[in-house]
Amino acid sequence: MLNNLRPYLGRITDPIASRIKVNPNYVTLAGFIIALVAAYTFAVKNLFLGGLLIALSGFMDIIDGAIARGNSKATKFGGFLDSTLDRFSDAFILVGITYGGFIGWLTGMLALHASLSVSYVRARAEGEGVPCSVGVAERAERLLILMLGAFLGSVLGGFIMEIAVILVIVLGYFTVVQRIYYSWKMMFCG
Ligand SMILES: CC(C)CCC[C@@H](C)CCC[C@@H](C)CCC[C@@H](C)CCOC[C@@H](COP(=O)(O)OP(=O)(O)OC[C@H]1O[C@@H](n2ccc(N)nc2=O)[C@H](O)[C@@H]1O)OCC[C@H](C)CCC[C@H](C)CCC[C@H](C)CCCC(C)C
Ligand SMILES: O=P([O-])([O-])O[C@@H]1[C@@H](O)[C@H](O)[C@@H](O)[C@H](O)[C@@H]1O
Ligand SMILES: [Mg+2]
Ligand SMILES: [Mg+2]
Repeated sequence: MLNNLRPYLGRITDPIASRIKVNPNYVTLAGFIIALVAAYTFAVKNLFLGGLLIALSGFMDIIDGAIARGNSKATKFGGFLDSTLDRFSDAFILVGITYGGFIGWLTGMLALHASLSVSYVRARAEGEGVPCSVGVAERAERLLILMLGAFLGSVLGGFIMEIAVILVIVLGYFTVVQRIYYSWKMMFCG
């Protein structure tokens, strides 16, 4: 859903990013490292800082592509690295939230499965030549839900974090169904 904002966001990021002369792969790597720190922060039960670090990691995920495109340095490997490290970031953030005791192991496992399945279905569809950036809980939405859950949870209590993760599970599996249906339509109906 939020992917529809890309053209508008690009008008903000692209002029800035084209002035940033750094290898975009390093920015992608930095975003992953920040996500690891976010996971640790959740593990030691600091929700607010964890939410901030999700935002910073997400910001890195926004600007890495902008820097690549703005400096004509977009590469296949960069796109591969971006997508791959996103999976690791998503997973470790959920591991940190689980380890921190904000959710039970089953909730954590279901959130992990739902999140990774959304991305897998898209990647598998793309392998068959079907672009599949559809659904209500793409990565941006999932991260934003966890970020908001962390900020609100730091004020109202850790139970808010569990509500946010359950929302990621429900919307994540719904997005999987959306993407499977969309892929089926595109593969059979063209
Ligand atoms: C005080 C600090 C600790 C915290 C402060 C942090 C703040 C500065 C952050 C504020 C922004 C934050 C709220 C944003 C969080 C949103 C985040 C959770 C969403 C992340 O979604 C991911 C995003 C990018 O997706 P992709 O990775 O798929 O896209 P690209 O990277 O652009 O393209 C990939 C493509 O590029 C090439 N490539 C990539 C990497 C590489 N190494 N080499 C490459 O070649 C290759 O071709 C790849 O295929 O998804 C975007 C979806 C949507 C538009 C996100 C919008 C969410 C949000 C509501 C918008 C917030 C706007 C924000 C307030 C303004 C940001 C400021 C601006 C300067 C960035
Ligand atoms: O939205 P989602 O499908 O779960 O996850 C997305 C991946 O499918 C895509 O390959 C990548 O470029 C995006 O940055 C995001 O990680
Ligand atoms: Mg990116
Ligand atoms: Mg990404």
